[in-house]
Amino acid sequence: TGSSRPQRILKAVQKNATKGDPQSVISAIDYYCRHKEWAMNVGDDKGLILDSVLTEVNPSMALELGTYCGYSSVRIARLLSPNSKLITVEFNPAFAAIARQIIAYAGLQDKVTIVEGASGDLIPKMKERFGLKSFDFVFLDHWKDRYVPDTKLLEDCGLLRKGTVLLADNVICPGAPEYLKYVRNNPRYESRYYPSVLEYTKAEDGLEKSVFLG
Ligand SMILES: CNc1ncnc2c1ncn2[C@@H]1O[C@H](/C=C/CNC(=O)c2cc(-c3ccc(F)cc3)cc(O)c2O)[C@H](F)[C@H]1O
Ligand SMILES: [Mg+2]
Repeated sequence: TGSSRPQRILKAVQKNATKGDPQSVISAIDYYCRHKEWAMNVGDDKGLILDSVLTEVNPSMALELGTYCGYSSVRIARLLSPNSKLITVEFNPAFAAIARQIIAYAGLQDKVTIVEGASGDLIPKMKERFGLKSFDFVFLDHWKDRYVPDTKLLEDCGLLRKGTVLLADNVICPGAPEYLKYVRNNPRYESRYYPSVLEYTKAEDGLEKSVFLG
């Protein structure tokens, strides 16, 4: 049987990027997915917005829902301060295995913990498992119809604090209409839309940044 798309992305990283150089890993994936075969990474256009929001927040504890190949894990982890950590959740073991190798190739394995499993099962166990009080930053990029239930679960599990920043990918394409309704009509969130394009295309997409007000 042939290789999978994530396996081909890993091969492109090993061929074209420099070990221990996160930017070269990001550029290798962006080049491959723009010129060879499309993949659902947040990509370079929206990635610049992710970078700027992340730099502004400078989180000690970051959470990502939906690792896929680890592209946004590398984008996030490369900008974290020393001793800051990213926990990324992925329930497909094949994807998690590829992501682990891409994150290690970038030299970021000490800053990123990949947790295999479903967000709905793992979120309630985060406090006890990682001894953390709350997250400073959450990147939502998993199944779009799970953004609302998982945001409510993070609230209910006391994993959000006054000022926690949620950043959601794909709020236009494929779209997360229920999520936009939830955060935009909710007095507990201050939301702002960042217009951009769907990764590696000219189609409209964007990121929604929502600050939890406590
Ligand atoms: C539900 N709980 C989960 N827990 C742990 N891992 C999970 C969970 N749910 C999914 N995963 C994991 O998170 C990933 C899922 C990402 C889904 N992303 C997309 O569908 C997505 C789609 C497009 C897209 C746009 C236009 C078009 F024509 C075709 C596609 C663009 C994007 O940027 C996306 O992010 C992974 F695959 C899955 O195992
Ligand atoms: Mg996405």
